[in-house]
Amino acid sequence: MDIRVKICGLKRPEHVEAVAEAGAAYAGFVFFEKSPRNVSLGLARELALAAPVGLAKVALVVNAEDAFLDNLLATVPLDILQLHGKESPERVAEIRARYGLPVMKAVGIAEEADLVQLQSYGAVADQLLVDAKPPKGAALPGGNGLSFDWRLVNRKYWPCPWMLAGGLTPDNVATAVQMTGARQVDVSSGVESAPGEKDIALIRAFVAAAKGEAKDAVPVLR
Ligand SMILES: O=C(O)c1ccccc1NCC(=O)[C@H](O)[C@H](O)COP(=O)(O)O
Repeated sequence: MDIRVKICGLKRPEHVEAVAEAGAAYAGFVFFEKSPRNVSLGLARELALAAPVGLAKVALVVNAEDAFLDNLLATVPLDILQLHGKESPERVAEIRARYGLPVMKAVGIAEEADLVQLQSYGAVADQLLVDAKPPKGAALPGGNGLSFDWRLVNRKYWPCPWMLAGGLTPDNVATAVQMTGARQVDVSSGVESAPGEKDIALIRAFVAAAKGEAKDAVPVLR
């Protein structure tokens, strides 16, 4: 089975190219000022224009208002909006209708009780990003390199396609796919040499491991 990979937090054209060459399906750009991965609208435009056809360009925003989104979408050619804040299901639906782009809603998971949100967001979003819940007081609402107990989402079904995220690395992604049945995975910290600094060798290793193409890959049982 082909696993679709998203590499998030790209800041350099050569990294966008490496993501496409490695066989990833999505490239993510972060618009959150406190993040070491934050990009300006101008840089994001350059990165998006450098992306080859077929690589979906995802904008990650946090509780963004219409004025920011209007400007973003007027400047950067994008394919998907990833909502990574406390947007309500109503706000998700509103953004989807206003901009006519597919919307992926991130939901933080730490325990079984958190799963219920996936039903309500799954009814209004095009995709769900099933991510680790950030620890209390964390500076970032995501991209913290922390995973959650993958057994919580083992073979679960929601009303729309979903992507597994949170603390994935080239070393653990094959196990995560096997344990959860995820068909899509997302990574940021796990392919960095330092916060916000992507590493091309790690990007290649991650995509190969996710797709079960790594040299020492363990066969995935389905
Ligand atoms: O990456 C950031 O800096 C960030 C800032 C604000 C909200 C979300 C952010 N990142 C989310 C992601 O990059 C991914 O979608 C996902 O959470 C995986 O992150 P990681 O655990 O670092 O692989």
